Amino acid sequence: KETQAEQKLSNVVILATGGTIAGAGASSANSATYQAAKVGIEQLIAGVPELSRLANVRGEQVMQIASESITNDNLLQLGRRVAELADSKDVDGIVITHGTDTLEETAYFLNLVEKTEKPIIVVGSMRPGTAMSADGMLNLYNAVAVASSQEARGKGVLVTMNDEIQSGRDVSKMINIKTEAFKSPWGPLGMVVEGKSYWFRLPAKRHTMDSEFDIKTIKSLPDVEIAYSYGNVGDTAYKALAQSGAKAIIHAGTGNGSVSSRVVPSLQALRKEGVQIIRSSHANVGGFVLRNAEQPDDKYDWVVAHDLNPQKARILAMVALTKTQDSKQLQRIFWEY
Ligand SMILES: NC(=O)CC[C@H](N)C(=O)O
Repeated sequence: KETQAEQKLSNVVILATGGTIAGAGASSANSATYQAAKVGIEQLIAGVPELSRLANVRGEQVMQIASESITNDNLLQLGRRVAELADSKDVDGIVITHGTDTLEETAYFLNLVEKTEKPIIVVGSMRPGTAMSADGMLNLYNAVAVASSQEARGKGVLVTMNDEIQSGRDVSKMINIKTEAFKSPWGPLGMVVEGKSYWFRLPAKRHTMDSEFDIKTIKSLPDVEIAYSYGNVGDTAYKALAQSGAKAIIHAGTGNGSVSSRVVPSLQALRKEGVQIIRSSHANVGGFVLRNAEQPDDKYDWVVAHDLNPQKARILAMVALTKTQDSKQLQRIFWEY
């Protein structure tokens, strides 16, 4: 009987990369002071025995780092392993444990390049497992629950934090000290409660199976950098980034991706030299940059990132530039993904 029950369970692989969900502090009162990326995947799985009731779970330690240190090479390595597992007949779903600082970037990257309908869930925690009211156990339990469900298929890469199911495209870390840290300006897709998913909406943007990008054909990612805007900003950072070889610069602009009059001439010049200029917004709850509104993008041949925050715009620009150097194509891609 037990064997029959086991056979009915989905097979879920947990790829561990580090972060606070694998963190450890000196005492249970240390919710914010601790070391990330300390606990191995076997110990994480052993810490949530209830996982075995949801799925046949096995783990792989892909890396063990704090996510602020993730490189483009790390992204490619992770993306390739996810694709291999997704191609495997005996894998039904994939969970990635990840530091929360750049979790939204990795989730969006995978959402763009993984050609699969199988659920891919990225999950982290805001408190280490050693802390009182640690959130990692439940977040991981929820991630495995969603990864093993039929309903999560074909919905793109998802993030399960704080009982919510978020689209990996939309979600962003909004605060670094609450368990309610991950929000999307457009709301969560659903909830996961006691291991059951409740869905309310679907992603509208192209992803995974419907994406024109494929991790299997991406050899390397081009250099795309971000320059932050604020009162009294000058053009030093933009020029230095271009000088160091950036193929595109994400302008992390104020408001509607606005550009200071002190910076406009330099960005015009850089575009003429071949650097792509992509206007995004660092507005706190989410920007909404419109073409030709704050700046004449048609005239300057610039691109707008629309609702993508600067760090997500960097991910899409890198992926897009592996296929096209044409600014009109880039703009199409920024509207569609
Ligand atoms: N809550 C966290 O995961 C933050 C820990 C660390 N800075 C990281 O992103 O990996």
